[in-house]
Amino acid sequence: MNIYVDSEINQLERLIIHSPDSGLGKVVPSKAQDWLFEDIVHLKTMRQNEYDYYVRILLYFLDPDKIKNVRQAKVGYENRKFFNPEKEEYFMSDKVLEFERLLADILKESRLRRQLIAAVSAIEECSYQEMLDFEKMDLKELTKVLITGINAKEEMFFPPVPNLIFTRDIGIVINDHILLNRPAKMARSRESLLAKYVFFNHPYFEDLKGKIIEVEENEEHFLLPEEEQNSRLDTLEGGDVMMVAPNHLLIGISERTSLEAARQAMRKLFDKKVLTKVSLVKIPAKRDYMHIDTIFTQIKKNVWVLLSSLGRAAEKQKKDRIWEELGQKEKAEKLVIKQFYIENDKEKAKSFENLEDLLDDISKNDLHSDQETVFVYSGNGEFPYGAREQWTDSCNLLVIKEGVAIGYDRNDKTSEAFEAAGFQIKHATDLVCEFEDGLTDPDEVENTIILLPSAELSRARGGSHCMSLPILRKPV
Ligand SMILES: NC(=O)NCCC[C@H](N)C(=O)O
Repeated sequence: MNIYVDSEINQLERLIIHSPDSGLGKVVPSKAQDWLFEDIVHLKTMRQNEYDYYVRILLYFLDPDKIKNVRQAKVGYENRKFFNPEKEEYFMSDKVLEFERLLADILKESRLRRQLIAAVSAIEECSYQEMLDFEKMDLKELTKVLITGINAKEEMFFPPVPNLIFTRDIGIVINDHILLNRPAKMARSRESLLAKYVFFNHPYFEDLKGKIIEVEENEEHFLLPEEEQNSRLDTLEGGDVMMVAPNHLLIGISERTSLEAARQAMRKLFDKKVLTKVSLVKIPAKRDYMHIDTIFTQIKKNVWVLLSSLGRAAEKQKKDRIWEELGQKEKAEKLVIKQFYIENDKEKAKSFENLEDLLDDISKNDLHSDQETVFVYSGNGEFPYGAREQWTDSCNLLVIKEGVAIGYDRNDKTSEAFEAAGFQIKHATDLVCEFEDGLTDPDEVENTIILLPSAELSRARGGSHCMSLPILRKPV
């Protein structure tokens, strides 16, 4: 299978998703935060009224033959087998790939089944007997257990991995390579283990042989005293990695991605000659921001959506420094940007003052945009909407083709800002009706922000960018 991504905006042709599984409906309030959810979610609403629309939109654009006869009025919740990867009736597209089905495919091989059962049993500290019981399970039940932790009799062996819907974070395709994550949070470790097995073993990823890059723990870590060993040093999550232009990768240094891991990834990519330019963007390490893709994403060659308080606005606030020196509490949050690039076989470095300068440089110099670079700000840059809407993923959009992106419907001020920048705003539910009635053709949709219903999805703190792992885009 062809794997290639060299931009964030060129036509999306193939991606990996994971539909909300039953494990998400088992999150209890006392564990919601540990499992990285802001709240418990109503699974039925999240699936039928929200996520299934995401899938519908993806299919209309990437694999229209699969969806053309599935009209929304006919698909009730009890009858949503078409969207449920556990069912025979699941749509099974090779453009919109479901992680759970990829996992089920590799579990057919007994050697891999045994290895994966042993590996998961080890990290989840299962008893030996449980491990033997897993080996006796049929394929369907075993797949369900590995993802949700729960068997057919509803017995729970280990916690679910509710964040697997955010497939972006398990790995990033960089040209024809893939960089796998090393998650910062325990709640996400089983996801990354399952992902490793899938990418190393699924026949679809045959072409990735020798092109899978993993982040390894620095050997010095093993020598640290126990108290200091508790936090992992070398961690990297896909939401912090953005392939913005051929040869140019952004890596965020954040709550989740460490400087050590970012540096290690950059070294490996330079040594393998996969890239010639890497920009490291250090953002404040806090839950609000999590990954760089919660702060900005690209919509067109010359259009970006971002959080203004971390952009040039923060620069202006630095003028308050005189008061800060006199004791006033520091207001501006700092963002540090360093760019490393290879020129005439030598590695060079330079700095950018603020996020807009970096993004403008990418638009003009890497992507050769001849238009003015446009910045759409979260919440239209107005207090307090910028922060409110960033929290519910106003800056985390997935581009299906240049200028056409999927976002959430709850970020009203950001949508107004998109409208003011010349975009059409369309609710996914309306657009699906138009597609069904033949009033609009996906090929003709341009400059449009498609809004997904998001009341439940946003409680998990990730948007459509996080819910996608693009593996094929039209090359730049
Ligand atoms: N790329 C992203 O920003 N992913 C969002 C991940 C949300 C998930 N609840 C987490 O905290 O890991």
